[in-house]
Amino acid sequence: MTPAVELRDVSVHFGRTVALEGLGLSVAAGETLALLGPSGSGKSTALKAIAGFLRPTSGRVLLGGRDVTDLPPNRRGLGVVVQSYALFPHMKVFDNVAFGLHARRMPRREVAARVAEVLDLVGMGSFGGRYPRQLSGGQQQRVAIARALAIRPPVLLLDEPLSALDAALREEMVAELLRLRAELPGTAVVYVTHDQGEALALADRIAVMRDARLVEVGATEALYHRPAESFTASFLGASNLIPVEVVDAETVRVGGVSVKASASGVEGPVVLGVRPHRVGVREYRGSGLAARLVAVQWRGTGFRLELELEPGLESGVGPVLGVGRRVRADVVDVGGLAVGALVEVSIPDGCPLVRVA
Ligand SMILES: Nc1ncnc2c1ncn2[C@@H]1O[C@H](COP(=O)(O)OP(=O)(O)OP(=O)(O)O)[C@@H](O)[C@H]1O
Repeated sequence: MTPAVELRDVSVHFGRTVALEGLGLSVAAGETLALLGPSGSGKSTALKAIAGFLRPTSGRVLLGGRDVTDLPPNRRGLGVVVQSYALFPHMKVFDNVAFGLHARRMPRREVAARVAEVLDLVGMGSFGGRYPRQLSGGQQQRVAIARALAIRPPVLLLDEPLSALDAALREEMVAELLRLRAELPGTAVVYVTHDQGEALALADRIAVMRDARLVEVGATEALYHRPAESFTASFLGASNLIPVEVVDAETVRVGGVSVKASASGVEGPVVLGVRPHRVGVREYRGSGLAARLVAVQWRGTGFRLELELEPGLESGVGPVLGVGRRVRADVVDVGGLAVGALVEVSIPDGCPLVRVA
């Protein structure tokens, strides 16, 4: 099937700044793709290239199979929602939502029906007569989404739509967006975020970005459980990246202790990606993987332990950010262990081997 959105080898340069380099991606109708990455990784630039707010230095943008690289935003027929709600402050909610419909010369009666429909869709049906300033941040963002949806766009672009909201409201809005998603089965959604929780909850597929490039793209669960790249493992799920000696396709040794790893088939130097909650810690009893307890942090639901594996770890990889002897463990109970104690660390079988990059 023709993808709803396709980026072909898109690069965006601002003078000497490379904001996006050689991005190739496609999004199917009905699919939610999250662009996930740290600040400055090029996510918004990619979204702006799709929306037409900027023209790629090279590469092409296609919507529904049509090359739109040279079309202005208003001729691409997309729904766009950005970080700050950007509603027109002097217009009531109704008029804000109706704006794009009037611009398309839709008859008044149809406009009224359409505005009512999309305001209902975002749970704001009774707010048409208010001004934006009379709404909470979450409500304003709902109106912004309704405005984007009013033209029934085949593609909805959302750029950090929840970042201006507080944590509790963000969570509520994620649930809201999931409900909305189910109401729009044919719409392709591109969701820019630096929040892995939002990406995991909302996306069918996640594209991980770093330094203007695509690191890896995959189905959400697969990417979470079996990332191929160390950057994905640490960004999506905060994995420890532990140096290992590879014995065979499924066995590695960590400081002399054998562990079964999930075979990834990745080539080149690899490390073991281990989530903090999967690391076991107990008092050292003379064998196993030894580590020193460096710090203990209480986090309400449990404890975050900072550990340093004892020297003697074999590592085939040079100094790489995030790879090393420091290991974080999330445990429910510290079991009387104090900072400075020598402990035994256990790593469960089945953690992924990831490529170091
Ligand atoms: N108009 C511009 N002129 C010059 N440099 C720009 C411009 N827009 C973006 N950049 C640069 O391009 C890079 C990518 O920016 P972009 O906004 O796409 O990142 P991002 O991943 O969306 O980050 P954030 O999460 O902070 O919004 C950054 O280094 C940024 O400084």
